[in-house]
Amino acid sequence: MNNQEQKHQRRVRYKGTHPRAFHEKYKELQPEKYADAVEKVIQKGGTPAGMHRSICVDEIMEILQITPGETGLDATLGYGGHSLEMLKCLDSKGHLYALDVDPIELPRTKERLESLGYGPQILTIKQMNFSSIDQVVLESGPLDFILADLGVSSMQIDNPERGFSFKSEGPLDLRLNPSKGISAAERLKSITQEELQGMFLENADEPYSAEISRAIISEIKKGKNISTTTELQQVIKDALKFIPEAARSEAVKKSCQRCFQALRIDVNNEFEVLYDFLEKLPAALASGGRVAILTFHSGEDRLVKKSFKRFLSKGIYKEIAPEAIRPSAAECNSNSRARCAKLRWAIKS
Ligand SMILES: C[S@@+](CC[C@H](N)C(=O)[O-])C[C@H]1O[C@@H](n2cnc3c(N)ncnc32)[C@H](O)[C@@H]1O
Repeated sequence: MNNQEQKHQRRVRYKGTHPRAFHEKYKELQPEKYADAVEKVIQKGGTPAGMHRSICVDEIMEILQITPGETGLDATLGYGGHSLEMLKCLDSKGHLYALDVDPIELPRTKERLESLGYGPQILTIKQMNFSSIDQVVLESGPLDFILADLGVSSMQIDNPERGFSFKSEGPLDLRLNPSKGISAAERLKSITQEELQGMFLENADEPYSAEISRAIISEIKKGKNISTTTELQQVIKDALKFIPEAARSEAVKKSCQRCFQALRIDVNNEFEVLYDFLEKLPAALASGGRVAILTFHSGEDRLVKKSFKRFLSKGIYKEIAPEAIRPSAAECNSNSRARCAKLRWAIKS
């Protein structure tokens, strides 16, 4: 027996038959290998894990009227579904810039688009906040078309490690860029009850903002940790115990959705960056340039509507959407995440 053979061989740890982590759990996370599993999830009206189904694609392409040779911006790259449609319209002529703040999903999308043949000759991807659109224009020149599809992608929501959903256990983070700013758990430790109540009301119209904020601050004062998604969900559940049992579970679910949304808006400064973006849009657009913005809650839609109207009245935009466009009933049926979407557009004079 030689030395090599005598060495003790460590046994490979038994992993069990059941996948444990999110990335091991879903066949859809390897779409190339399991195309049939992906198709099955879509057929059932769901979104395959690790993917994002782009919303209002036809409506957006109709508004943007992209022609070969133009220069445009996808301000919220995500999974790259809208970008891909834009690149097809460019037909290898012109240029698309695409931004996202997410350092985790961005490289994956970049690689996917590159593997489809969309490299730096036609597509420039930057990890950047769209509130800095003026910096992009310094490089790109005036833009013929711009899209912003606000909020979060399905990949972000579905990944428990990001903490966007109370449906699975994970750290209460909620940052689009986890290396910037503070997590939602940290935010809760330093906020007053009045401020938290205001946040729930302003960012998500939460009807039980007083009860929930009181319960959260009381737990924190007692030295209890609210550092995971399910810990926050439990506090909300306890705060709403006064609701009659028949209606309670639905009410808790809705309040959880709203409170998580409110916290996400807060830790990512979503209203502030959207306001900056809207203010900088006219200077970023070429004359006759088109912009489309897809929003997912009333606070965002109000900001977009007000900004478009204001610049229309000043003659800076020559035309804006008379009212918000909603996804078709067919799209809402096949993709539940489309249900609260509203689309608005404007054309620069
Ligand atoms: C709804 S998803 C976009 C999906 C994309 N349109 C598609 O078809 O795959 C929104 C994306 O915008 C990004 N995002 C949100 N706020 C941003 C901001 N202020 N600047 C840049 N990216 C942002 C999020 O990280 C997320 O990836």
